[in-house]
Amino acid sequence: MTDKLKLYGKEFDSRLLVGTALYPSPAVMRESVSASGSQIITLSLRRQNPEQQQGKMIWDYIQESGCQLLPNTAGCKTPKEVIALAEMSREIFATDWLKLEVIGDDYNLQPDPYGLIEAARELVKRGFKVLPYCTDDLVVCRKLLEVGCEVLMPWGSPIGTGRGLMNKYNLQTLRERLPDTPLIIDAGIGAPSQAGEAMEMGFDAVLLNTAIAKAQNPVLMAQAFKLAIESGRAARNAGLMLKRQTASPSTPTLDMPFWQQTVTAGENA
Ligand SMILES: CC(=O)[C@@H](O)[C@H](O)COP(=O)(O)O
Repeated sequence: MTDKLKLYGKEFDSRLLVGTALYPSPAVMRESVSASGSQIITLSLRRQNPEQQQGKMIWDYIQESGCQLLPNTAGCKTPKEVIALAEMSREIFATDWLKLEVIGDDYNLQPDPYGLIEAARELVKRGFKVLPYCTDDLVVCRKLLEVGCEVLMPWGSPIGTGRGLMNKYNLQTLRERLPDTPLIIDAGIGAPSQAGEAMEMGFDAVLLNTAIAKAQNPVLMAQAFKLAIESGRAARNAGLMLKRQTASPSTPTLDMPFWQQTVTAGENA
């Protein structure tokens, strides 16, 4: 069975998307991204300009790696700022893929739903392939689909908090109500187990940055996330058992001790 991640008509083997910020050095970033197996890498023109030293090293690596580049509009607060940055990013990074961020609150970096919809509508008209970083609000998500986004990236929890899946009810609702939309959990993932849980819940992929970049050993942590995401996806595909309220013996109790039992065909099916 092929189990590829499909986004905007492209297929990927890896379901882990990673950021390139906050690493102790470009060399560690490079090794970590490679260890993560990720094929989609996000970076911000505002913070990692290829014309500056560090930005150039990151840019060179991404070009060598053959990964899909996903420029982001981190730090933008209005649709106007977003559109200007998106156009510059498209020109410099030579891709029309865009991780759309419109931040509505400085304290929790929560996406501004109104700004997001307005910006997404305009960007789609201009030919961008928009992946919006959004809240887990079903109505906002539906509006983003209506204006032409083909992929959505609801937050797990606020960027950089490492709190994991903050509102599982909302996330589960999104998964159930938007079964055909690729949904990527973006931000707030602090541990591989949280990424695995997102995959078990049926999300298509996970995007993260801080948990790998700020680990004591980023390369090892990148490997751990890779394994957790693969494991969570395999578990989802295998079909998880339903939770029960009452206990149910996993070893059937028959009348006689097992060494005296003669099992007849079909009895323990
Ligand atoms: C790099 C990037 O795009 C972040 O804004 C993203 O949302 C990841 O968040 P964490 O750093 O919480 O993983």
